[in-house]
Amino acid sequence: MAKQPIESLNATTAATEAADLRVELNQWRQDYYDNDAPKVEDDVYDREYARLVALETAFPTIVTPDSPTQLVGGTVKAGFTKVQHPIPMLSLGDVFSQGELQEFDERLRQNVDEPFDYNCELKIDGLALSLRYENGRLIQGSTRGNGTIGEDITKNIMTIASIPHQLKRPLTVEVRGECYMPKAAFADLNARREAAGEPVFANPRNAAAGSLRQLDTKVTAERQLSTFMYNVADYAPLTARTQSDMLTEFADLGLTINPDFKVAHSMTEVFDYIDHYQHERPDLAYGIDGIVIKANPLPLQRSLGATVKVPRWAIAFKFPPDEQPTLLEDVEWTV
Ligand SMILES: NC(=O)c1cc2c(=O)c3cc(F)ccc3oc2nc1N
Repeated sequence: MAKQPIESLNATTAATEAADLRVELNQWRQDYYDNDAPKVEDDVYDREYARLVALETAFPTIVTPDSPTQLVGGTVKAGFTKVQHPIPMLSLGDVFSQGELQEFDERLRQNVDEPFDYNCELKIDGLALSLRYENGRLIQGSTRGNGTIGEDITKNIMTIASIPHQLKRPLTVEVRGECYMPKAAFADLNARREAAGEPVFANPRNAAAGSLRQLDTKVTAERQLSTFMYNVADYAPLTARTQSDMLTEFADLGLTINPDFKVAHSMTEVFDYIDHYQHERPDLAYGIDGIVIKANPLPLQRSLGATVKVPRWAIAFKFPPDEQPTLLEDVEWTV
C-alpha cells in the first residue's frame, strides 16, 4: 500500500507502521544474517529500512530497543565461540543517489573547517571479518556478529590463502575487511552442488557467509574464499596518516587489499569513480554492491568518530541490485 507522507502522520499512526516494519525487517535480518539466506532483494530491505529510519527520526519517541535501527549485523550462530570486539565493528550508512551523496558531503563539511579529500573504494559484497595480530602473528579471526559480539572463526580463516599468518612487521593490530567468494569460484561451487543434488547458493555473498560461518573447517578450506582488508580497529600501530596510505601500508605488511581505491579531490571525481565502476561491475572477478567513500585523513576519521551504529566519516553508495544479463545463447529461439 502507498505509504502516507511522514508529515501527515502522528506519533500513534507512525508507531503502528513502525511496529509492522520492525517485524518484517527483523525477520528478513534473521534470514540474511543468521541463515545466510535472504528472502528479499537488498533494495527492498533497504527501502523498508529507510522508511523505518524516517519514521523514527520524525517521531523519536517511537524508537524501541529491538528496532533494527538500534542493532548492527546479525547474531552469533550456535556452535561458535563468542568474541567480544573491544572496538565495535559498525556498519556503513547507505545512500542510493548522487543527490543523497552530495548531501552527505555538504553535511560533513559543515562540521569540518579544514578541506579534505575522500578515498573511494569498491564495496565488496561479502561478509565483514576482523583479524587480530599480536607482534605480527595472526592469533584470532572473527565475524562482525552484532557489532560487539562476533563468532570466533580463527580455524577457518587460517585456511584462506589471502590472509597472512605473519605480518611483515611485528605489529599488534586488529585489521578489518571483507571475506568474499570470487564469481568463478561461486559458479564452480554451485555447479558441483547442483550435480550432487544439493541446494545451490543464491549469490556469492551467501556462499561466502555459509563457507566462513562453517563449523567444519575442511569445508571452508575447499571454498576458495578470499579477502580485501580496508580498516583498523585502532589507528595507533600504523604509520599511515590517510586511508589511502593505510591501504598501501596494509599491502606492505602482507595483507591483501583491493587495488582499485582512488583519492578523490572533489565530488565530481567521486561521481566519476562511481560511474566507472558501475560500468566495470559485470567484468570484476568479485561481486560489489556499491562504492564506499571515506574522509581520507585518519585524524579526521578519529575526530568525527561514529554514531551508535555508523561511522560519520564514511558512507556507502549502493548500486541497484545486480540484474544478471540473460545470455542470448541461453534463450531458446522459436523459428
Ligand atoms: N564492503 C566493503 O568493501 C567495505 C566495507 C566497509 C565497512 O563495512 C566499514 C564499516 C565501518 F564501520 C567503517 C569503515 C568501513 O569501511 C568499509 N570499507 C569497505 N571497502
